[in-house]
Amino acid sequence: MLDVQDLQLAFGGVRAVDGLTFRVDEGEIVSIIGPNGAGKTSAFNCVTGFYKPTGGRIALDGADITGRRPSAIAARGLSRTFQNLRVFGDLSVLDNVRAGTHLWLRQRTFDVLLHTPRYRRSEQQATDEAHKWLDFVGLRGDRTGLVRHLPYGEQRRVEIARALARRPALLLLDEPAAGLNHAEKAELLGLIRRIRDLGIAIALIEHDMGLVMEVSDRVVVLNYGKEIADGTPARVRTDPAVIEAYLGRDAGPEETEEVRGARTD
Ligand SMILES: Nc1ncnc2c1ncn2[C@@H]1O[C@H](COP(=O)(O)OP(=O)(O)OP(=O)(O)O)[C@@H](O)[C@H]1O
Repeated sequence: MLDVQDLQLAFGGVRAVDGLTFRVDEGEIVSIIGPNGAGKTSAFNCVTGFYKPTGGRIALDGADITGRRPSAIAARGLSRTFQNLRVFGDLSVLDNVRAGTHLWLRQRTFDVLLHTPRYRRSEQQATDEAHKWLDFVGLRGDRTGLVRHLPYGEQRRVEIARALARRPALLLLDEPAAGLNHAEKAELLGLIRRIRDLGIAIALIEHDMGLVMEVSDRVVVLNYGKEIADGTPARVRTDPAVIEAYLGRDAGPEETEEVRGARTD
């Protein structure tokens, strides 16, 4: 599904991503973890076309997408959410999700201008699809109100619904649990699994190790822009290089919240 080979990204002297290789296969949930500044978001930004890599190759479903524009990459089936929530605050909940459908909804200028029956049908299709995804993410309340009036956790769900409305084959979630309370995190865990059950592969950047260890098929660990481990949660959790990256040499695993959180299963 996603194949990243020897990815490089430099900001002046800083090698944010330094030879990163990883893949996400069909139907997989892969988490990308690492200490702050390890290069996770930079790698995501390269994959989604927000940054142009300085080296390496990114392929999506066999097609080379290295350095392509975000819209071109999205059209190939990759959808994302953002670390800092990006919703259209002044649009309604419903319109936020309808916006996602415009990636595949074909509307001709002629039909739009004249409000032809074909245009009205396509608008209805967008609305139906938006309701479907809002149901899917579990947002039951009023959908005509402005999205910025929703609690933060619900805005996050709107963002995921909008990403799903693009009908992606691969979904990239950048810290989806940030700012969520315990109950919301549990719901997010179920939601991520249900998305995967639809046949959508998922790559996830996340600091909440409880969630990562619970939901991931595979975990890729970055440090200083390089991959230092790639394996099942159980394997990665006990990998000495990972423990050292998080804790520094000689420190015990009990000393960080990340590792404590990892021991939920
Ligand atoms: N736009 C930028 N300009 C310059 N340096 C940057 C820029 N974005 C990121 N960096 C640097 O690149 C490195 C990787 O940052 P990045 O945000 O990708 O890490 P991260 O693993 O996502 O961190 P976090 O977990 O804190 O979000 C850091 O040293 C960071 O300071």
